[in-house]
Amino acid sequence: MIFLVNLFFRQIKHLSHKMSKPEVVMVLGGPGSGKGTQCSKIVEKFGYTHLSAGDLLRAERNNPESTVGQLIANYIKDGKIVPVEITCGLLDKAIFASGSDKILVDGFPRNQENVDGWNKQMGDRVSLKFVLFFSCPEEVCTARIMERGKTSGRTDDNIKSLQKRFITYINETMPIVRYYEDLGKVRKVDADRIPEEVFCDVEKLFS
Ligand SMILES: Nc1ncnc2c1ncn2[C@@H]1O[C@H](COP(=O)(O)OP(=O)(O)OP(=O)(O)O)[C@@H](O)[C@H]1O
Ligand SMILES: Nc1ccn([C@@H]2O[C@H](COP(=O)(O)O)[C@@H](O)[C@H]2O)c(=O)n1
Ligand SMILES: [Mg+2]
Repeated sequence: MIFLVNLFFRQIKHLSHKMSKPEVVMVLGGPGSGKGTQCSKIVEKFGYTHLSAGDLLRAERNNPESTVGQLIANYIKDGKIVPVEITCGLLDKAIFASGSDKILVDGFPRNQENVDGWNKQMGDRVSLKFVLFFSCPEEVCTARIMERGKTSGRTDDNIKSLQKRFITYINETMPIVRYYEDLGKVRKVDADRIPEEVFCDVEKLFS
């Protein structure tokens, strides 16, 4: 009898674990603030799955079968925010294909349309843990991106696209950071330090 009761509760625990929503940490910050770099460290230390909206868009752009490849290419080069149906669709697919219950969503949401689209499509299906925000001066970010541009091959790692990306960041993304701040969801980290020092603060938020 005791064995059966134990088995019953173990099955319930197993099922509720399977049915629980993936926990999402959104990662925001200016171009070159170190989102990708810190996400890799979080993956290594805390076993999260890292999904970068920019990476997913670049992969879709590079897919010759894609019907939105050219549109994405134009938006990226101009530092503009791709329509949310595309980005949220890619994230939705990647989150649930990963089978992971701990997800880093890097570089999303970047504007109000992203927030609205996400809340509509994903709001009930994932749980938002917090928004990790990397604060870094524009001059520092610019120097990092110009250095990365020597080898990255990214079509937007050049001074012309970068200036446009910063305008988008200030005008469209910063209001989103403030929106999550008002909800008490933002965890701000000073990213103008060497990566190891930045991670010292980051890991405290996950421990
Ligand atoms: N704390 C740091 N100090 C110095 N260089 C850094 C630091 N963090 C990252 N970098 C370097 O700066 C560049 C940009 O970093 P990373 O790709 O992580 O930024 P990002 O925020 O993801 O940028 P983007 O928004 O363009 O994708 C990389 O070349 C990376 O090696
Ligand atoms: N939510 C998003 C995220 C990114 N983009 C586009 O991709 C570019 C590169 O993003 P990174 O995070 O890799 O720097 C970005 O400048 C946008 O053009 C987007 O549209 N929506
Ligand atoms: Mg990145």
